[in-house]
Amino acid sequence: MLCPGAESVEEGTKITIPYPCDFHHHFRQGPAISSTVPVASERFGTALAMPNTKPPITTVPLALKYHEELMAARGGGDMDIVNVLYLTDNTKVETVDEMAKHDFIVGFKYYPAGATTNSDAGVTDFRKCYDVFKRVEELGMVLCIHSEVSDADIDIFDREKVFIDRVIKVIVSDFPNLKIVMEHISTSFGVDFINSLPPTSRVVGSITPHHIMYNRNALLVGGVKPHFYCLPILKRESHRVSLLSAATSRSGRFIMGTDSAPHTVESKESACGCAGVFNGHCAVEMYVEAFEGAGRMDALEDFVEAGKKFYGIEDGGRKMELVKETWEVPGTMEFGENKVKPLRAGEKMLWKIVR
Ligand SMILES: O=C1C[C@@H](C(=O)O)NC(=O)N1
Repeated sequence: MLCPGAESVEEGTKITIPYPCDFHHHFRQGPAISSTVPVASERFGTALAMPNTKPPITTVPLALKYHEELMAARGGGDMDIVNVLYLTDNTKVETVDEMAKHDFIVGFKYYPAGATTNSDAGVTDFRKCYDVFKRVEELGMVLCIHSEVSDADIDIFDREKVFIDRVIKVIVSDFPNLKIVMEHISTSFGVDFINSLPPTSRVVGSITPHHIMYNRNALLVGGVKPHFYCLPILKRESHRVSLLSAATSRSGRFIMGTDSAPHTVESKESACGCAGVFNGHCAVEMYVEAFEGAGRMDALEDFVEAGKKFYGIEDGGRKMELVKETWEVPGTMEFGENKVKPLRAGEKMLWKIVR
């Protein structure tokens, strides 16, 4: 898929990019991590592990245990893993101080209660967390936000816009120095909001490969395609275009976050299918393909670096080499004792990681 005027890069062309880091990854738990961690480790220098496990990672001891398990699951890989704690209405300020003693804990994940997978223990009213926000701001830690309301009367396609108007604007105004990631932004409203903030603002937006490559037709045209169902839900084409132009804008305000979110084949292909797209096996390659399609390969470096700068990740200038060469994504992949259907299953990828 090439934008008008964009030239396709020739087969066999090699490119070198700063080593990518994924600032939003669902590794899951138990036997599943022996599948998800090694796959991510082939692509990312650092990955930020999401805490919406069962039970959720709400305390420092739980984070220590989860971090240890994930690190052990790397096998021979050398990916670093950082964690966030799952924020609840009852999270204590003392927990923030305890978190700050561990370098691998970078902040909190704020799930509005009921917004997505395993978010029931999430936040019911953001004002209940003001003491915690204040301490996170003081300590320079990060608040990652699933930026959608979950109110039953709000249309699923409007959840992000309403969250911006009712929640994010208030938090940003009350905590102007708080480091915030609006995660997996999915609309031009998210892009415009972030771009509207002053240069002193410490708010960035993460963008997934699926939200810059697909619109809601992928999910709904020709029959329901459950493997494209994720939250935030894919939106109309104009939003996809806006996200792609944000990712390629070189503004430093948009960062890589794949939201790779595997579920078993059975739990996706169901009368009530789970939300989540598994892209951990091809996310970097998809970003490159999207940037190529937009004719903006020149902006890849800035996009990769923006997240590392925001999170303060130092990797000594490590690089990744990719080649324009096709390979086929398998129909299914191992997912612990189960199988997951990967994004682009059975399709050709256009870029391959060399090293
Ligand atoms: O925010 C999320 C959570 C994720 C999951 O399955 O954990 N799946 C999604 O589609 N969005």
